[in-house]
Amino acid sequence: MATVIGPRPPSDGDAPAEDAAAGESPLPELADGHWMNRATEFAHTSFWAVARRLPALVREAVGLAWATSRRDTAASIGLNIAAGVLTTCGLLATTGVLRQLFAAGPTPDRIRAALPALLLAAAAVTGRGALTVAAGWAQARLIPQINYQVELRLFEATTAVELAAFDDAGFAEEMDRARDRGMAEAASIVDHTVNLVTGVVGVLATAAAVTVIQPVLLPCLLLAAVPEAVTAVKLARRQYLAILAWITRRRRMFMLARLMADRHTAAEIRAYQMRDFLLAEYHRMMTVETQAQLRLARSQTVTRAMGLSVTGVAAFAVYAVLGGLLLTGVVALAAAATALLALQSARSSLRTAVFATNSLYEDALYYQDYRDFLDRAGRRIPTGGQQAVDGFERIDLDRVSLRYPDTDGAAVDEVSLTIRRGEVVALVGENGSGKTTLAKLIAGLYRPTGGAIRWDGVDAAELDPRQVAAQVAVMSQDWWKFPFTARQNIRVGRHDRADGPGPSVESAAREAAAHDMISELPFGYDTLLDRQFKDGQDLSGGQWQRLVAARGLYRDARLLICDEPSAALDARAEHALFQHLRRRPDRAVVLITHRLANVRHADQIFVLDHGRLVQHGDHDALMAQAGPYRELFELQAAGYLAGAGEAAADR
Ligand SMILES: Nc1ncnc2c1ncn2[C@@H]1O[C@H](COP(=O)(O)OP(=O)(O)OP(=O)(O)O)[C@@H](O)[C@H]1O
Repeated sequence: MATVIGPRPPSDGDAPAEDAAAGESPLPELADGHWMNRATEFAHTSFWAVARRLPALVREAVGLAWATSRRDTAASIGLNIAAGVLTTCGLLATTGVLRQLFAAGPTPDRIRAALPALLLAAAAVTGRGALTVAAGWAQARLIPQINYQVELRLFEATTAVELAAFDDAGFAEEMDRARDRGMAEAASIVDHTVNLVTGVVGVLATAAAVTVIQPVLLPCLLLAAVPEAVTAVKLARRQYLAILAWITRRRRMFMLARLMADRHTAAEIRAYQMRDFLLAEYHRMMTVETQAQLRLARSQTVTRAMGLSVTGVAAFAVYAVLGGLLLTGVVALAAAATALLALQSARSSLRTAVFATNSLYEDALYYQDYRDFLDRAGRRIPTGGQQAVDGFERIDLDRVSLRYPDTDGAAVDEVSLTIRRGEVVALVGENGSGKTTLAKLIAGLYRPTGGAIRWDGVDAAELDPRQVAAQVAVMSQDWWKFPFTARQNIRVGRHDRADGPGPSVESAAREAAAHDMISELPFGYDTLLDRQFKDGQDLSGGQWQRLVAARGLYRDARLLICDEPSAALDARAEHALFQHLRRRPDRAVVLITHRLANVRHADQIFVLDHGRLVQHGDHDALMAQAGPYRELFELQAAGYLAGAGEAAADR
């Protein structure tokens, strides 16, 4: 018997399955995500509403394709239309062939008489095939070009918007929607539009041929087409709903899979023995989703069966009408036979057109998300001033405040201070007191919601934001492990610097005590720091922090902001780093740290509490007065002294 590893899954009678049977998802995590809004909207839109919007959608898609490649757009549409013309010619030639074959007389004579039309039909079919292949090629060429343009526009926008935009929940949500689906649908709407054109041209081509052969047959074509179209719409909806359910399940599955099969979570899951919990979560979710899938499969089958019956009845009616027309002599045998061929062709073209219409409408909704996001992002690209800036003598903060969106209080509340060139300035305070926020304001990453920041008397809002950014280096508290080589990780600090003034990669690494550690990596500075790639390596937290410090020093900026630059460093590395964060006449350093021993020598220390500046002075001045600084300093010092005392006692 196979061994069952792991916990017993909850029995089928457990709550989730019962709730699932009730038809409502009992699991909040399976509720539709924000990005499903469009999908739900589509599911409840009538086909006629979709058809009404079709011209605008086609215009949009053709405009997008045209802007990307005129040649390929013209080719995909033009060649399809030409193929349609050949379809008509082919059908007409086929009637000619059949007419000759069904005529009276000896068989060799009939075949000889049918030969010209036969050659014409063969040429039409061959030509049509060639045109369709060429149109497909042009269509396939359009897709990657559109994807590239659309992705480029998105990433140009996401990297240009102001940092504050990312704190805005609405913005982040729109960005996710635009990136997750909207972006991908741009190429789809062009694809579906070309398919729609192909389908419509096919239907029109057969309708034209039937009209020429015998106009009476046209209503027959319609009779066969309508039920086919209605069924195709219904089936497309069912298929769409099935995909919706699948997406929901995959979304949650993806999250769980990330937890259960990822190297970053593996240690924590084992340490907390979370395995049983996670597997039970998986079971709970899958029970609900499987029930939903089964319900959908049933309704899909019912729709398909009903659709096939209606289509069968319609086909039977068409054959009956055709038979009647033949018997009464209204339609010749050759025309009736061609009409049957035309019906087959019209059906498949119609199916293509209906499916393309459905898909085009749905995808256009998502594409609209992408367009909306680009508009929104465009409004959040910092305009800033034009004034040039190259270094500073002093930076003044005048009653500067910042309130994050959707929060009650100000994170920084009317702070006034001055930073002078050549100084080392420290920001001190308890967790959440506003130090990082204030540092980001000084760095120009956020614009104050109140007060003003002046560089040598000029309001920062009037300065060219790119030039301001070029003066600043930020060693951030929450740095990212960039998946580049060690060298690139340092060089991105100022990637566009030629071999001009400023430290080399290696000297920056030495200053940050990172050189030896990098040299010991398998490929030294050229070691890729991402384990997900071949020969990639990972570093310890402290080693990464040394690299981050090297990047900041490599940037060689006039204003260096260090937010907890040594939190993960060992004592030796910390000591080495602070040797290089000392006073230098050509720059100012803003230092944030909870290790107050490191701020003792700062020229100015600013103490924050709940976003407000509560104390200001140098170490000696602040130690001379009762207040949070002395309190925090003495707390830390007491810890060290107690340790030293105990150690002495032990000796
Ligand atoms: N992006 C954000 N959106 C909303 N609120 C934020 C955001 N970032 C910080 N806050 C809030 O602003 C306040 C100040 O946070 P900040 O990170 O500036 O504090 P800090 O003094 O640097 O804290 P720590 O010592 O823990 O690093 C906190 O209440 C925090 O919750």
